[in-house]
Amino acid sequence: MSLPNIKAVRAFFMGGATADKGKGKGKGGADYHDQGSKHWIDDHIATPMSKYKAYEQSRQSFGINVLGTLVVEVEADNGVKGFAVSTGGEMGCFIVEKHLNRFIEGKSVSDIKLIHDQMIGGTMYYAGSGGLVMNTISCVDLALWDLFGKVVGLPVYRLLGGAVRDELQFYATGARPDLAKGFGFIGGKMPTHWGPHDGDAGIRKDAAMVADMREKCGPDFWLMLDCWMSQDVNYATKLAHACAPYNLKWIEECLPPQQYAGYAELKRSVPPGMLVTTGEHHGTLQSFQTLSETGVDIMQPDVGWCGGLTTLVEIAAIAKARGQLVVPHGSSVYSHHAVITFTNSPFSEFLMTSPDCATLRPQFDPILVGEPVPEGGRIHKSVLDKPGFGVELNPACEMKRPYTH
Ligand SMILES: C[C@H](O)[C@H](O)CC(=O)C(=O)O
Ligand SMILES: [Mg+2]
Repeated sequence: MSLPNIKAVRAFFMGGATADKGKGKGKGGADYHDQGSKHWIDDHIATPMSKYKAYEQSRQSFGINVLGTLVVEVEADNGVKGFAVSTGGEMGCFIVEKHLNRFIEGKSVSDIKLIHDQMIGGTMYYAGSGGLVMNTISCVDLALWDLFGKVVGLPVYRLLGGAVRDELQFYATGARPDLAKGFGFIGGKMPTHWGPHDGDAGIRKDAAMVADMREKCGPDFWLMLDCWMSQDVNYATKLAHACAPYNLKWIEECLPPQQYAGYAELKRSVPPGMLVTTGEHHGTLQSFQTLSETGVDIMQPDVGWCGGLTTLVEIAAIAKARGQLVVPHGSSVYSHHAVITFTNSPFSEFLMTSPDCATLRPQFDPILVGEPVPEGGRIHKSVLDKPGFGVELNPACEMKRPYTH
């Protein structure tokens, strides 16, 4: 069967620090930390920077939203276009237009694995094991899957081998698990607000937040804590034990990504039955192999950051071989199409981007048209039955193309 070749790749950005001299704040999109003021996602959340008073209250103060949204568009020579979004902004545009383009243009729309391998190999001397370059490669990889699906008229999940369940069920990440319960989610994951520099008082305050939510949500609703790399093993262990009476289901990303030995130690130290999870800031297959060996219970790659869908499928296989779960960091449709095909992903994350968690707003709002939100905490596979990832770029979003080739 003859398939078209890829005629062009183009990269655009929206928001981030270089847009409108820094007025990109609050644009939303794939850089979902780029929200307006008075948003739960920027309200005194514990981070590796919280120990500095100046950066304690707001993650935007240290630049969590400087990158902005990267949009990669690939066009086949029959005129069909695919695209994807991730976090990477203007710097990602340079990498796509000035480096990765050579691996993409002229190849068949079905050459995804070849292009992926060449992008990984060709950037190995400066990519590291996660971060901007890997976000950019992921975005190209997702755009290629979208294009392939749109050319052959099939949803990506069918290209991956088809669904293993009829619907996805979600937990919600946000400040209000009690509201999430009302929306039909199976659990709620809250950010921690305090860290090691706050000492035992910090542990008491975050444990009190869990206790309060347990009271509001009843005994069976899942409650989890997301620590966003802000802790050390001793603090995380003490917090885990302080939250055990409130049946905390898991404690997430307590340590910086590279602290593999720390994760192994933490896994041995948490109360029996409490899960240890992490992975959203890891990139490359090798990182996940090492992470898997620490024995964490759930690996949480972000498909827009870990190396793309091509890498995520490989990570899921590593996890499956050890009997580990893989529950991707919320990345909307890009995650849905993968998760519905994985036997070791029994549930998914929905990241709340409404400022007060009182309404359901699509995670990447406003950049995608047709981005689904869970209904009753679920998305049926039929919702995904559109070519590619089933979404289009929102023409109302102002995007810039800073480089060409
Ligand atoms: C809430 C967390 O700090 C972060 O913004 C999102 C995240 O890590 C997650 O959804 O997981
Ligand atoms: Mg997280």
